[in-house]
Amino acid sequence: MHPLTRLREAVRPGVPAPRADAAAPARPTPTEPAATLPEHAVPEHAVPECAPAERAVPEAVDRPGGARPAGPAVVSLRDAAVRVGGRTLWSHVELDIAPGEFVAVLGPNGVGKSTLVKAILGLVPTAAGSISVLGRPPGHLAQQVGYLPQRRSFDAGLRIRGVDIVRMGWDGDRWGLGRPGSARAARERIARVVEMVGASAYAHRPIGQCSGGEQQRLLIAQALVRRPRLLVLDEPLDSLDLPNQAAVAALIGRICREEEVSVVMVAHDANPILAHLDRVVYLAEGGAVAGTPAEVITSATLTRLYRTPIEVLRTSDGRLVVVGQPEAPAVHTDRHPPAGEGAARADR
Ligand SMILES: Nc1ncnc2c1ncn2[C@@H]1O[C@H](COP(=O)(O)OP(=O)(O)OP(=O)(O)O)[C@@H](O)[C@H]1O
Repeated sequence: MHPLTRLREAVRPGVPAPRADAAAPARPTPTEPAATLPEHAVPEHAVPECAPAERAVPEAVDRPGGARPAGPAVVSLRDAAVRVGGRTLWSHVELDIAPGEFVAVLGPNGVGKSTLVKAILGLVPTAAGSISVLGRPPGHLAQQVGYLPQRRSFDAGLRIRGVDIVRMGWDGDRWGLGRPGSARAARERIARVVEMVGASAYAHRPIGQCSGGEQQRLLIAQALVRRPRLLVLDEPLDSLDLPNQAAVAALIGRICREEEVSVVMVAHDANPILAHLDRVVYLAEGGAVAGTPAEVITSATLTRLYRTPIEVLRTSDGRLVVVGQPEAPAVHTDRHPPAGEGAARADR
Protein backbone atom coordinates (compact mmCIF):
# COMPACT_ATOMS: atom_id res chain seq x y z
CA MET A 1 0.00 0.00 0.00
CA HIS A 2 1.25 3.49 -0.82
CA PRO A 3 2.56 5.22 2.36
CA LEU A 4 0.13 8.12 1.86
CA THR A 5 -2.79 5.73 1.52
CA ARG A 6 -1.70 3.95 4.71
CA LEU A 7 -1.43 7.24 6.59
CA ARG A 8 -4.79 8.30 5.29
CA GLU A 9 -6.34 5.04 6.46
CA ALA A 10 -4.75 5.51 9.88
CA VAL A 11 -6.08 8.99 10.44
CA ARG A 12 -9.21 9.26 8.34
CA PRO A 13 -12.10 10.97 10.04
CA GLY A 14 -14.78 8.72 11.40
CA VAL A 15 -17.56 10.04 9.22
CA PRO A 16 -19.51 7.01 8.08
CA ALA A 17 -20.28 6.57 4.41
CA PRO A 18 -23.98 6.45 3.53
CA ARG A 19 -25.41 2.96 2.96
CA ALA A 20 -27.40 2.08 -0.07
CA ASP A 21 -29.57 -0.31 1.95
CA ALA A 22 -30.26 1.92 4.93
CA ALA A 23 -33.36 1.33 6.99
CA ALA A 24 -36.75 2.44 5.81
CA PRO A 25 -38.16 5.76 7.07
CA ALA A 26 -39.61 5.74 10.55
CA ARG A 27 -43.24 4.87 11.12
CA PRO A 28 -45.78 7.38 12.37
CA THR A 29 -45.79 8.18 16.09
CA PRO A 30 -46.58 5.17 18.24
CA THR A 31 -47.70 5.31 21.85
CA GLU A 32 -45.75 2.50 23.55
CA PRO A 33 -43.37 3.15 26.47
CA ALA A 34 -40.00 4.59 25.42
CA ALA A 35 -37.93 1.45 25.91
CA THR A 36 -38.35 -1.87 27.58
CA LEU A 37 -36.79 -5.26 27.87
CA PRO A 38 -38.95 -8.02 26.46
CA GLU A 39 -41.76 -8.76 28.91
CA HIS A 40 -40.41 -12.21 29.76
CA ALA A 41 -37.01 -10.77 30.70
CA VAL A 42 -37.85 -8.14 33.30
CA PRO A 43 -40.72 -8.16 35.74
CA GLU A 44 -42.95 -5.15 35.61
CA HIS A 45 -41.60 -3.64 38.83
CA ALA A 46 -38.05 -3.54 37.42
CA VAL A 47 -38.90 -1.64 34.23
CA PRO A 48 -38.43 2.07 34.77
CA GLU A 49 -41.17 4.38 33.77
CA CYS A 50 -40.09 6.21 30.67
CA ALA A 51 -41.46 9.10 28.73
CA PRO A 52 -43.87 8.09 25.97
CA ALA A 53 -42.09 7.43 22.69
CA GLU A 54 -43.14 10.39 20.64
CA ARG A 55 -41.41 11.73 17.62
CA ALA A 56 -41.36 15.23 19.12
CA VAL A 57 -39.50 14.83 22.40
CA PRO A 58 -41.54 16.26 25.28
CA GLU A 59 -39.98 18.60 27.81
CA ALA A 60 -38.83 17.12 31.08
CA VAL A 61 -36.85 18.38 34.01
CA ASP A 62 -34.33 15.56 34.17
CA ARG A 63 -31.49 17.31 32.39
CA PRO A 64 -28.27 18.15 34.24
CA GLY A 65 -28.20 21.43 32.32
CA GLY A 66 -31.93 22.19 32.67
CA ALA A 67 -35.17 21.02 31.07
CA ARG A 68 -35.07 18.40 28.34
CA PRO A 69 -35.07 20.27 25.03
CA ALA A 70 -38.29 20.06 23.06
CA GLY A 71 -38.32 19.49 19.31
CA PRO A 72 -38.08 16.64 16.84
CA ALA A 73 -36.02 13.70 18.08
CA VAL A 74 -32.50 13.51 16.62
CA VAL A 75 -32.52 9.70 16.85
CA SER A 76 -35.61 7.49 17.05
CA LEU A 77 -35.76 3.73 17.30
CA ARG A 78 -39.14 2.12 16.85
CA ASP A 79 -39.49 -1.56 17.69
CA ALA A 80 -35.98 -1.93 16.25
CA ALA A 81 -34.09 -5.20 15.99
CA VAL A 82 -30.65 -6.09 14.66
CA ARG A 83 -29.25 -9.43 13.54
CA VAL A 84 -25.56 -10.16 13.07
CA GLY A 85 -23.99 -13.49 12.19
CA GLY A 86 -27.45 -15.05 11.93
CA ARG A 87 -28.44 -14.14 15.50
CA THR A 88 -30.74 -11.43 16.81
CA LEU A 89 -28.69 -9.27 19.19
CA TRP A 90 -31.57 -7.15 20.42
CA SER A 91 -35.13 -6.44 19.43
CA HIS A 92 -38.19 -4.33 20.31
CA VAL A 93 -35.94 -1.39 21.17
CA GLU A 94 -37.71 1.95 21.52
CA LEU A 95 -35.68 5.09 22.05
CA ASP A 96 -35.82 8.82 21.42
CA ILE A 97 -32.84 11.14 21.74
CA ALA A 98 -33.65 14.83 21.92
CA PRO A 99 -31.53 17.67 20.50
CA GLY A 100 -28.60 18.40 22.79
CA GLU A 101 -29.04 15.31 24.98
CA PHE A 102 -26.11 13.31 26.32
CA VAL A 103 -27.05 9.63 26.23
CA ALA A 104 -24.88 6.68 27.28
CA VAL A 105 -25.29 3.16 25.96
CA LEU A 106 -24.30 0.74 28.71
CA GLY A 107 -24.43 -3.00 29.24
CA PRO A 108 -22.37 -6.17 29.57
CA ASN A 109 -19.71 -7.18 27.04
CA GLY A 110 -20.98 -8.52 23.76
CA VAL A 111 -24.57 -7.42 24.28
CA GLY A 112 -24.61 -5.25 21.17
CA LYS A 113 -23.73 -1.71 22.27
CA SER A 114 -21.35 -1.04 19.38
CA THR A 115 -23.83 -2.67 17.03
CA LEU A 116 -26.49 -0.25 18.26
CA VAL A 117 -24.35 2.77 17.36
CA LYS A 118 -23.42 1.18 14.05
CA ALA A 119 -27.14 0.74 13.34
CA ILE A 120 -27.68 4.44 14.16
CA LEU A 121 -24.86 5.28 11.75
CA GLY A 122 -26.36 3.12 9.03
CA LEU A 123 -23.42 0.69 9.04
CA VAL A 124 -25.59 -2.22 10.19
CA PRO A 125 -29.14 -2.65 8.83
CA THR A 126 -32.17 -3.13 11.05
CA ALA A 127 -33.75 -6.58 10.88
CA ALA A 128 -37.13 -5.26 12.08
CA GLY A 129 -38.70 -1.98 13.08
CA SER A 130 -37.01 1.25 12.11
CA ILE A 131 -34.37 3.78 13.02
CA SER A 132 -34.42 7.40 11.95
CA VAL A 133 -31.66 9.96 12.38
CA LEU A 134 -32.59 13.61 11.96
CA GLY A 135 -35.83 12.43 10.39
CA ARG A 136 -34.11 10.34 7.71
CA PRO A 137 -32.97 6.72 7.45
CA PRO A 138 -29.55 6.13 9.06
CA GLY A 139 -26.57 7.04 6.89
CA HIS A 140 -28.46 9.59 4.79
CA LEU A 141 -27.19 12.67 6.59
CA ALA A 142 -23.65 11.53 7.32
CA GLN A 143 -22.32 15.09 7.10
CA GLN A 144 -24.36 15.99 10.15
CA VAL A 145 -23.09 13.08 12.20
CA GLY A 146 -19.67 13.02 13.88
CA TYR A 147 -18.30 9.58 14.72
CA LEU A 148 -15.44 8.48 16.91
CA PRO A 149 -14.98 4.73 16.45
CA GLN A 150 -13.68 2.34 19.08
CA ARG A 151 -9.98 2.28 19.91
CA ARG A 152 -8.15 4.50 17.53
CA SER A 153 -4.61 5.00 18.56
CA PHE A 154 -1.64 6.27 16.65
CA ASP A 155 1.78 4.86 16.08
CA ALA A 156 4.34 6.58 18.30
CA GLY A 157 6.36 7.47 15.20
CA LEU A 158 3.51 9.20 13.38
CA ARG A 159 4.68 12.77 12.66
CA ILE A 160 1.39 14.33 11.57
CA ARG A 161 0.27 17.02 14.02
CA GLY A 162 -2.84 16.91 16.15
CA VAL A 163 -4.19 20.00 14.46
CA ASP A 164 -3.89 18.25 11.08
CA ILE A 165 -5.95 15.37 12.43
CA VAL A 166 -8.65 17.88 13.34
CA ARG A 167 -8.33 19.51 9.90
CA MET A 168 -9.09 16.14 8.27
CA GLY A 169 -12.43 16.20 10.02
CA TRP A 170 -13.11 19.56 8.39
CA ASP A 171 -11.95 18.49 4.91
CA GLY A 172 -13.70 15.10 5.13
CA ASP A 173 -13.39 13.15 1.92
CA ARG A 174 -11.54 16.07 0.33
CA TRP A 175 -8.57 15.66 2.63
CA GLY A 176 -5.42 16.94 0.91
CA LEU A 177 -7.52 19.01 -1.51
CA GLY A 178 -9.29 21.19 1.02
CA ARG A 179 -12.99 21.74 1.37
CA PRO A 180 -14.51 24.51 -0.73
CA GLY A 181 -15.15 27.68 1.27
CA SER A 182 -13.23 30.20 3.25
CA ALA A 183 -9.82 29.10 4.52
CA ARG A 184 -10.24 31.57 7.34
CA ALA A 185 -13.52 29.98 8.45
CA ALA A 186 -11.74 26.62 8.51
CA ARG A 187 -8.84 27.97 10.56
CA GLU A 188 -11.18 29.65 13.03
CA ARG A 189 -13.38 26.61 13.49
CA ILE A 190 -10.40 24.30 13.92
CA ALA A 191 -8.86 26.64 16.49
CA ARG A 192 -12.23 26.85 18.26
CA VAL A 193 -12.72 23.10 18.63
CA VAL A 194 -9.09 22.56 19.61
CA GLU A 195 -9.57 25.13 22.35
CA MET A 196 -12.93 23.64 23.33
CA VAL A 197 -11.40 20.23 23.97
CA GLY A 198 -8.52 21.80 25.88
CA ALA A 199 -5.88 20.67 23.35
CA SER A 200 -4.31 24.03 22.43
CA ALA A 201 -1.09 23.28 24.32
CA TYR A 202 -0.28 20.12 22.35
CA ALA A 203 -2.26 20.35 19.09
CA HIS A 204 0.87 21.31 17.15
CA ARG A 205 2.84 18.33 18.39
CA PRO A 206 3.06 15.13 16.32
CA ILE A 207 0.00 13.06 17.22
CA GLY A 208 2.19 10.01 17.89
CA GLN A 209 3.84 11.92 20.73
CA CYS A 210 0.55 12.83 22.42
CA SER A 211 -0.73 10.72 25.31
CA GLY A 212 -3.82 8.52 24.93
CA GLY A 213 -5.98 11.15 26.65
CA GLU A 214 -4.58 13.93 24.47
CA GLN A 215 -5.16 11.89 21.33
CA GLN A 216 -8.71 11.21 22.44
CA ARG A 217 -9.42 14.93 22.88
CA LEU A 218 -8.03 15.69 19.43
CA LEU A 219 -10.18 12.94 17.90
CA ILE A 220 -13.24 14.35 19.64
CA ALA A 221 -12.33 17.73 18.13
CA GLN A 222 -12.06 16.05 14.73
CA ALA A 223 -15.53 14.52 15.08
CA LEU A 224 -16.91 17.88 16.18
CA VAL A 225 -15.28 20.24 13.74
CA ARG A 226 -18.06 20.21 11.14
CA ARG A 227 -20.68 21.17 13.71
CA PRO A 228 -22.52 17.85 13.60
CA ARG A 229 -25.98 17.64 15.11
CA LEU A 230 -25.25 14.15 16.39
CA LEU A 231 -21.97 12.96 17.86
CA VAL A 232 -21.50 9.19 18.18
CA LEU A 233 -18.64 8.07 20.42
CA ASP A 234 -17.82 4.39 20.78
CA GLU A 235 -16.04 3.84 24.11
CA PRO A 236 -14.09 7.11 24.12
CA LEU A 237 -13.04 6.47 27.73
CA ASP A 238 -11.60 3.04 26.96
CA SER A 239 -7.98 2.76 28.12
CA LEU A 240 -7.94 6.18 29.82
CA ASP A 241 -6.99 6.41 33.48
CA LEU A 242 -9.67 7.44 35.98
CA PRO A 243 -8.85 11.18 36.14
CA ASN A 244 -8.81 11.31 32.33
CA GLN A 245 -12.10 9.40 32.13
CA ALA A 246 -13.70 11.95 34.43
CA ALA A 247 -12.18 14.88 32.53
CA VAL A 248 -13.21 13.60 29.09
CA ALA A 249 -16.72 12.78 30.37
CA ALA A 250 -17.06 16.33 31.72
CA LEU A 251 -15.74 17.69 28.44
CA ILE A 252 -18.31 15.75 26.42
CA GLY A 253 -21.09 16.97 28.71
CA ARG A 254 -19.94 20.56 28.19
CA ILE A 255 -19.65 20.15 24.42
CA CYS A 256 -23.15 18.77 24.36
CA ARG A 257 -24.54 21.95 25.89
CA GLU A 258 -22.26 24.52 24.25
CA GLU A 259 -22.54 23.09 20.73
CA GLU A 260 -26.14 21.91 21.17
CA VAL A 261 -25.16 18.55 19.73
CA SER A 262 -26.78 15.30 20.79
CA VAL A 263 -24.24 12.76 22.01
CA VAL A 264 -24.60 8.97 21.99
CA MET A 265 -21.71 7.37 23.80
CA VAL A 266 -20.95 3.70 24.41
CA ALA A 267 -19.35 3.12 27.80
CA HIS A 268 -18.55 0.26 30.16
CA ASP A 269 -18.40 2.04 33.47
CA ALA A 270 -21.30 4.30 34.33
CA ASN A 271 -19.55 6.03 37.23
CA PRO A 272 -17.31 8.55 35.45
CA ILE A 273 -20.15 9.75 33.24
CA LEU A 274 -23.25 9.53 35.43
CA ALA A 275 -23.19 13.14 36.61
CA HIS A 276 -23.16 14.43 33.04
CA LEU A 277 -25.79 12.22 31.46
CA ASP A 278 -29.32 13.12 30.49
CA ARG A 279 -30.36 9.57 29.69
CA VAL A 280 -29.00 6.05 29.72
CA VAL A 281 -29.80 3.04 27.60
CA TYR A 282 -28.96 -0.33 29.15
CA LEU A 283 -28.79 -3.21 26.74
CA ALA A 284 -29.23 -6.71 28.13
CA GLU A 285 -31.08 -9.95 27.55
CA GLY A 286 -31.95 -9.07 23.98
CA GLY A 287 -33.67 -5.79 24.77
CA ALA A 288 -33.10 -2.33 26.19
CA VAL A 289 -34.09 -0.27 29.19
CA ALA A 290 -33.90 3.49 28.73
CA GLY A 291 -34.63 6.47 30.91
CA THR A 292 -32.96 9.04 33.09
CA PRO A 293 -30.06 7.79 35.24
CA ALA A 294 -32.28 7.97 38.33
CA GLU A 295 -34.92 5.83 36.64
CA VAL A 296 -32.64 3.17 35.21
CA ILE A 297 -29.63 3.03 37.52
CA THR A 298 -31.12 1.19 40.45
CA SER A 299 -29.75 -1.81 42.35
CA ALA A 300 -32.70 -3.97 41.25
CA THR A 301 -32.45 -3.15 37.55
CA LEU A 302 -28.66 -3.48 37.27
CA THR A 303 -28.53 -6.69 39.32
CA ARG A 304 -31.06 -8.21 36.97
CA LEU A 305 -29.36 -6.98 33.80
CA TYR A 306 -25.85 -8.10 34.78
CA ARG A 307 -27.03 -11.24 36.64
CA THR A 308 -24.71 -10.41 39.52
CA PRO A 309 -25.29 -8.37 42.71
CA ILE A 310 -24.84 -4.69 41.97
CA GLU A 311 -25.54 -1.92 44.41
CA VAL A 312 -26.37 1.64 43.52
CA LEU A 313 -25.54 4.14 46.25
CA ARG A 314 -26.38 7.80 46.54
CA THR A 315 -23.61 9.99 47.94
CA SER A 316 -24.24 12.86 50.36
CA ASP A 317 -24.06 15.32 47.47
CA GLY A 318 -26.70 13.36 45.55
CA ARG A 319 -24.50 11.52 43.04
CA LEU A 320 -25.26 7.93 42.07
CA VAL A 321 -22.42 5.44 42.37
CA VAL A 322 -22.56 1.93 40.95
CA VAL A 323 -20.76 -0.66 43.09
CA GLY A 324 -19.94 -4.18 41.94
CA GLN A 325 -20.41 -3.76 38.20
CA PRO A 326 -18.20 -6.32 36.42
CA GLU A 327 -15.03 -4.82 34.95
CA ALA A 328 -14.70 -4.80 31.19
CA PRO A 329 -12.01 -7.21 30.01
CA ALA A 330 -8.80 -5.58 28.81
CA VAL A 331 -9.19 -7.28 25.45
CA HIS A 332 -12.52 -7.48 23.69
CA THR A 333 -12.78 -10.77 21.91
CA ASP A 334 -16.05 -10.04 20.20
CA ARG A 335 -14.99 -7.41 17.72
CA HIS A 336 -15.95 -7.75 14.10
CA PRO A 337 -16.16 -5.40 11.16
CA PRO A 338 -19.72 -4.17 10.75
CA ALA A 339 -21.83 -6.01 8.24
CA GLY A 340 -21.40 -4.54 4.79
CA GLU A 341 -18.18 -2.71 5.61
CA GLY A 342 -14.58 -3.77 5.33
CA ALA A 343 -12.40 -3.90 8.38
CA ALA A 344 -10.94 -0.47 7.61
CA ARG A 345 -12.86 1.48 10.21
CA ALA A 346 -14.61 -1.18 12.21
CA ASP A 347 -12.74 -1.69 15.40
CA ARG A 348 -9.65 0.39 15.53
N1 LIG B 1 -20.32 -8.53 11.82
C1 LIG B 1 -20.52 -9.42 12.78
N2 LIG B 1 -20.66 -10.73 12.50
C2 LIG B 1 -20.89 -11.65 13.45
N3 LIG B 1 -21.03 -11.35 14.76
C3 LIG B 1 -20.90 -10.07 15.10
C4 LIG B 1 -20.64 -9.03 14.16
N4 LIG B 1 -20.58 -7.85 14.81
C5 LIG B 1 -20.78 -8.14 16.11
N5 LIG B 1 -20.98 -9.46 16.29
C6 LIG B 1 -21.26 -10.13 17.57
O1 LIG B 1 -22.34 -9.46 18.15
C7 LIG B 1 -22.18 -9.36 19.56
C8 LIG B 1 -22.27 -7.92 19.98
O2 LIG B 1 -21.13 -7.21 19.53
P1 LIG B 1 -20.90 -5.69 19.95
O3 LIG B 1 -19.51 -5.35 19.53
O4 LIG B 1 -21.99 -4.86 19.43
O5 LIG B 1 -21.02 -5.82 21.51
P2 LIG B 1 -20.64 -4.76 22.65
O6 LIG B 1 -21.76 -4.75 23.61
O7 LIG B 1 -20.26 -3.45 22.05
O8 LIG B 1 -19.38 -5.50 23.26
P3 LIG B 1 -18.13 -4.94 24.10
O9 LIG B 1 -18.69 -4.40 25.36
O10 LIG B 1 -17.31 -6.16 24.33
O11 LIG B 1 -17.43 -3.91 23.25
C9 LIG B 1 -20.86 -10.01 19.89
O12 LIG B 1 -21.10 -11.32 20.32
C10 LIG B 1 -20.12 -10.02 18.58
O13 LIG B 1 -19.24 -11.11 18.52
